[in-house]
Amino acid sequence: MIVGVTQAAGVVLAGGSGTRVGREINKVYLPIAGRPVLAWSLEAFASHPGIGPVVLVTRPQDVEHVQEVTEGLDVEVVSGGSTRQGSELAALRQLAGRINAGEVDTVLIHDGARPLVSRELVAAVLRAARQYGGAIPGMVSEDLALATDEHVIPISEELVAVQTPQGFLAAPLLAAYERAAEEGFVGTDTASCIERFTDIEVHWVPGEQRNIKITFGHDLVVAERILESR
Ligand SMILES: Nc1ccn([C@@H]2O[C@H](COP(=O)(O)OP(=O)(O)OP(=O)(O)O)[C@@H](O)[C@H]2O)c(=O)n1
Ligand SMILES: C[C@](O)(CO)[C@H](O)COP(=O)(O)O
Repeated sequence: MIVGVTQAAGVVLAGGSGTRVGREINKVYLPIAGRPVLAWSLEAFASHPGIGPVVLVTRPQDVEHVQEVTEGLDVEVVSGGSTRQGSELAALRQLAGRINAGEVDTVLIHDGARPLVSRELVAAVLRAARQYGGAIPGMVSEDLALATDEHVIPISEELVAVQTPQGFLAAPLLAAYERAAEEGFVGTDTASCIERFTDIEVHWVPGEQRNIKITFGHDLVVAERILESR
């Protein structure tokens, strides 16, 4: 922490169980191109010139893997919650003192399961979050539609497939997450709490095709191919 300077903080989420990949260990510790998925995601933030403190959210049972991926990095490690939002709140509470002191002005929250995020996308989300109060990456997709239980409803508006990192001004983000905890509100991603508990109009910035999330086993193969083609 550089005393007297306001910085952005990075939160990298690895507190899930990776069930859908169906492997014996948490998906974020599986190797791609010789390194754990999480090592790639962490590096994007720990080495980024625009990011100060980095908080990694993990599961207690992953302690041995955590030591491997954080070796040599200046990363704060906290235990996550039973939901993604609970894990995000744990990280925000780790940063609360610095947020309330004005030392951390913006927080970017990233899925540890997205190992291919670029430094440029981190910088773009950081800029937009500071300019608008909140920003998330989105991939424009003409082939998305609204779906009810039985019907597909074509739409004229463009939909975007959201990605991470999702960035927000830190003080309203922390307040929104504490309100959500008090009221028992659980959203689908970080923007959910912001939309419900603040008047921030979240902007979107162009996402990246390469910024895939490791969700199923085949995503590991895709990510490896992308890394090999760089
Ligand atoms: N309680 C949780 C749940 C998810 N995550 C993190 O949020 C990111 C995106 O979530 P997802 O891809 O759904 O991961 P998992 O919940 O681990 O996957 P699954 O649903 O297949 O178990 C992941 O990096 C995951 O580690 C987290 O930190 N805490
Ligand atoms: C937050 C997220 O990564 C935005 O794309 C995504 O919603 C979380 O992953 P999940 O597979 O939907 O749980």
